Amino acid sequence: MALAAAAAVLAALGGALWLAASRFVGLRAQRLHGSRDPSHMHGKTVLITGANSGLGRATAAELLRLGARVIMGCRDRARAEEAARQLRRELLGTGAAEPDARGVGELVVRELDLASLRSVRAFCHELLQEEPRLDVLINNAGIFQCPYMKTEDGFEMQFGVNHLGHFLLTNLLLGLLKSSAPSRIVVVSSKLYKYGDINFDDLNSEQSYNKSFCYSRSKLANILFTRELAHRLEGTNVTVNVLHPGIVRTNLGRYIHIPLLAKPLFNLVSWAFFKTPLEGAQTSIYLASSPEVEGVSGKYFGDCKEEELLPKAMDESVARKLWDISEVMVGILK
Ligand SMILES: NC(=O)C1=CN([C@@H]2O[C@H](COP(=O)(O)OP(=O)(O)OC[C@H]3O[C@@H](n4cnc5c(N)ncnc54)[C@H](OP(=O)(O)O)[C@@H]3O)[C@@H](O)[C@H]2O)C=CC1
Ligand SMILES: CC1=C(/C=C/C(C)=C/C=C/C(C)=C/C=O)C(C)(C)CCC1
Repeated sequence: MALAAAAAVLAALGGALWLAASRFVGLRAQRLHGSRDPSHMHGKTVLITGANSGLGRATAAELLRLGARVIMGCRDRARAEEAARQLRRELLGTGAAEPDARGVGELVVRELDLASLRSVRAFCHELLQEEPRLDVLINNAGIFQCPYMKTEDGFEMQFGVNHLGHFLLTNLLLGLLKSSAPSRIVVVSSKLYKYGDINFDDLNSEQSYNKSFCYSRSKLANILFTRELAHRLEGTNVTVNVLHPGIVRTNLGRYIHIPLLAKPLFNLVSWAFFKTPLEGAQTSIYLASSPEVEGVSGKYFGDCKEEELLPKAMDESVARKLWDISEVMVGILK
């Protein structure tokens, strides 16, 4: 028994070391899609939710490098300002807020708590007053397998933040996206959608709560939302696509409990096996900026390529019903 455990640990360590070594000698296939044209996104305004951490932060850095005006929609102003300072320092070598002569764009921090419909409405109200255009909306923020919690409005947290908060946000910004067309909406989902179902009888998980199921359900909702919205946006020149980023080393696993002694091993394994945030952000960056996907809408992507969906993610009647119920839940329709 002890021998088997030791062998398993050694195998994991060996695998991790092999992968780590392969990173250095470039054996691992990495297809980074950042445009070489440094002013490719110049003049474009991009809103990224959850841009202070992980994939959102890496996406912001790259679009900023390509010249975009990047609005970071974040729930914690202090964390967001700190991330913005670091990004400016990395890209400009200075903490200054203004764009510079090298064509790097501009970063703006705005408060947005997707667990509060009041906050989403206030954020949109301000944005619509102050921003003349919005070229790209990236629904990126997310929460993963938290204990049972409710949003300010009484929704189960993962469904509330990952789906409903973004649902209201997108709906309130559609007018501006349409008037800025051609424009794009990018939705960050997950392959784990496969393990979810839209159980309309208990969307608040009051009868039972399973944190993995609720995460998967929220990510399935992201895909159904994208497909229904793509239908509704036909002929507007606003596209919407959804993606899974792969498994990425970010703060998303904050609610996963790892015993203190096992942490170094998990860190090593995640360092060797998981994508870096920049690798994981490639499909978001691609969908937000590549001319290759101009006019493409309602599709699901991974590693910058279109992928097939399970039938449950393509069920049009479930997508329509989810849309109608979400409208009522967020108070767009009474
Ligand atoms: N990492 C991975 O392996 C995978 C990630 N994804 C998806 O990628 C997306 C980005 O996650 P990732 O970068 O990994 O994780 P991080 O935890 O690093 O980033 C998540 C971001 O979402 C923000 N956020 C959480 N709750 C709220 C809220 N109520 N209002 C506003 N912002 C909020 C966080 O803010 P704060 O820092 O203040 O907590 C943070 O900025 C998520 O949608 C996730 O589901 C999908 C598949 C795999
Ligand atoms: C980085 C890291 C962790 C893992 C985070 C994980 C595993 C996140 C996975 C998210 C997925 C797969 C989401 C899919 O939608 C640990 C183990 C907590 C601790 C060591 C550092």
